[in-house]
Amino acid sequence: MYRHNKIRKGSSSGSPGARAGRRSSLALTPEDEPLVDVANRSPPPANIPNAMLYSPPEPLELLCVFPERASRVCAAACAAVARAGGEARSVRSARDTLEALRRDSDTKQPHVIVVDARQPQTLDAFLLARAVRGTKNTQHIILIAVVKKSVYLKDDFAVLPYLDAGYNRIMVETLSATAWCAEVLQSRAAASAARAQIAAVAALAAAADRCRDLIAVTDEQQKILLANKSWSKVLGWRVEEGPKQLSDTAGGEALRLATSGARDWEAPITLRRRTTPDPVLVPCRGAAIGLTKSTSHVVFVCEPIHALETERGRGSLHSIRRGSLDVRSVASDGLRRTSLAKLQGLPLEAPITKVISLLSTATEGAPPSTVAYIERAVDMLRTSELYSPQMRDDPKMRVEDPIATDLIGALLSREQVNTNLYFMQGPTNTLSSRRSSNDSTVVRSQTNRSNIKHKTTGQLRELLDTALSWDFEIFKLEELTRGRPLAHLGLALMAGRFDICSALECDERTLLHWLTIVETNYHAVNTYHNSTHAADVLQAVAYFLEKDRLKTVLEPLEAAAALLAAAAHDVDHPGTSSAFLCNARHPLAVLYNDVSVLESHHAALTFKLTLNDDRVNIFKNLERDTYKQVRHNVIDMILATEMTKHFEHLAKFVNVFYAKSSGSKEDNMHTDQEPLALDTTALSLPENVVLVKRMMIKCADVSNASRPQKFAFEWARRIAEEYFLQTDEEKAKDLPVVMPMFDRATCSIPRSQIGFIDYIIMDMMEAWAGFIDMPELVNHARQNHARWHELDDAGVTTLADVRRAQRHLALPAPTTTNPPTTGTTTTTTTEE
Ligand SMILES: Nc1ncnc2c1ncn2[C@@H]1O[C@@H]2COP(=O)(O)O[C@H]2[C@H]1O
Repeated sequence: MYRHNKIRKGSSSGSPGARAGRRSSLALTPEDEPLVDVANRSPPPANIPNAMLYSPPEPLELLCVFPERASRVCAAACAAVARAGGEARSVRSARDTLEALRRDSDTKQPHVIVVDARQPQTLDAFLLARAVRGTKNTQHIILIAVVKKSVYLKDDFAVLPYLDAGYNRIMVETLSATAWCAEVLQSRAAASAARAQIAAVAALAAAADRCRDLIAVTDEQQKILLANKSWSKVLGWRVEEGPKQLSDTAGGEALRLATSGARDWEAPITLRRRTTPDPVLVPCRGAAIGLTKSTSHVVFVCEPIHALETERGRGSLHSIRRGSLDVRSVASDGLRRTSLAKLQGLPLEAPITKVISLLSTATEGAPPSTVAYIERAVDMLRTSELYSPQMRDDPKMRVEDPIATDLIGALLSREQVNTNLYFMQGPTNTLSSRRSSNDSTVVRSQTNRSNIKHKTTGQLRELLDTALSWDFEIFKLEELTRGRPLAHLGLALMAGRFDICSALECDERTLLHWLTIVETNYHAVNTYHNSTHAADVLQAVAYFLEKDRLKTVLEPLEAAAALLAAAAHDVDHPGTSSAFLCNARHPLAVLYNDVSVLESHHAALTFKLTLNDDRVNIFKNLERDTYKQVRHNVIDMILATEMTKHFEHLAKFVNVFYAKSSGSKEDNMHTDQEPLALDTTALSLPENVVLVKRMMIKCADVSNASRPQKFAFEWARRIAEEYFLQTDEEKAKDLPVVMPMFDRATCSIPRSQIGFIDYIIMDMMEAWAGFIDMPELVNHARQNHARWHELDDAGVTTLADVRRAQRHLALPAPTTTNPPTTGTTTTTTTEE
């Protein structure tokens, strides 16, 4: 019966007579039932138990800030603290005070800071108070300003500027230990109470963050002061955007009631999400909170949207409500009574299921030809491999060139060539037969030494000054650093330009150790996947991070994670592909079940190397949650470099950030179909920022094809050489040949590059270039494409031909062998 379908029946708390039973203006049920339940109650519904606001007394910690070395007032204050069983420290400047707060941030934070405000010429007490209040976690510290009696008695309002600056109390200078003892004890009590209250609020905010309900707390003017994670995630509200009016994202009866003077209500609320134009109507419970008669905070608790949406289409608020209740029951007893029948009955629905159901509805009454199309589309949507690439049916789009087919197939396919099973012979504890002496995964001893110094010659310094240009001379860096470019470039960019040491709270020495150990674990014998490639990808990521779009979207820690991921993304790469390792039944392929073998190894080894040794551990000072977040970011970005997922990442990025438009092609991504217009509104959702980070490292990883020609050519030569070596090895070991066309005797390098640019580079760089506003990415790719075509027409095929062609470019003669690899770094010196 609809009669019983109010969002909430009589509230369990509060006297029945207090209910206002307001009629809703919403008419969502046939009988136009009132959907609103209001209670005008006092006191407010939330009571915080006293135990939560209580914190046991701790020994008093006092910090005195007195510029004068032997201040008698300071001595009196310290003596009083000693008598009260506490501990006092003194510093002489504002700088030392802030340093002490930063250093002691968690452990020995003072309860009370006493500041000598009598000598403005030596200590600006107002500035210091503001700086203390601007420091994290200092709200509970009691600040006392010591003033001269004459200042105190100047006028009735003499204390106001001190209070405005952040002081809690003003004290007239005194040498009386008794007066000081009373003052510090009172202050400690106030500080403990404040600390307990702030901790209680933090605990409640953490609890709210773990709720599936969407929770927002506003002030009386409905400015959002706090929103839990579900709210932010679903509605696209980011704390960093600053306070927002609730009415920007919500409307409906709940908002009206919030301003009507009701203390407690239940009513529908309309929520607008950034990603979808349609508002969604959900049940909401609200309460006005205030310790006195006036309201200080208003709380809105809305039921989770995802469970409601599916029912919404059926048009009744009743069904919305039922859906959400089901989710609760699933959460509470679903695990106890799991059965197939129950699973099928779950009211959970993925977006794809909704899409299929919408399409199926669209077939009703549609002409047979449309029905046939829709059914084909639905069949495709039903597979779980939505983003697995398939060569297009369109003959125009078919990859005609066998070399390109080989390359693209090998890069994108998740299948290994498995026709000719190979049994590993001999010991299997190394990554590849082409390993150098320095490529074991063990932490090198030279990095365990202390006092590592970083030497840069004048030439090297000059080169590193250009580290943020797109035509950065990466091969020159390789030469000047004798094959150790990563540590030098890493330090210059990570510490010098991006100051990631601040974000990670580590020192430069640890960062240098980290870079060194990561670089040592790249294989210098690889022609392509060595530390020069890592440095190149790092340089590209750094370049991208300087773009305005990314500066505004990414937090410093995210930028730091991106730089670290770039530096480590191919660590310990064996110079052969994952498919090779699978075919060879390599231990890593066994370990990772043939799935994302190399990328999983790069990510896992990055953390193994980092955590193994405190001197390398750039994360050691991070809080547990921050570390988890950085770790997650680094792993996600490294895994995103896997080429078998290329189209998945690209398609998601384009779907989210490019909307079909009928407008002009200008400023759009250029395709030969309908223009796609950049739409960055989706950036407000954290899950979409993840797509940006993945795309950033992916583009950096293959950016060599979008670099100026002389660099692109050298990289093409290097990757071809590595492919050829893999083919040689496969043949020598009677393994299946993953890319048979990549045979040094027959392969056309220009054609492989044309295929690579056509099928991998162009679409991706267009999407990324539009997003970060960097047209040169596309321009260089086009110019390189044209040049490879010219060379192909001129009959250039082999490495030797390419080398000859390269001589016309201003590039240092290509290295035929690799830089020396000794296992020790030549660009760092170690001192015992
Ligand atoms: N210029 C290029 N030509 C052909 N393949 C490339 C080129 N640059 C990168 N790749 C491939 O793209 C892959 C990206 O991921 P990996 O670094 O694991 O391995 C890379 C190479 O296999």
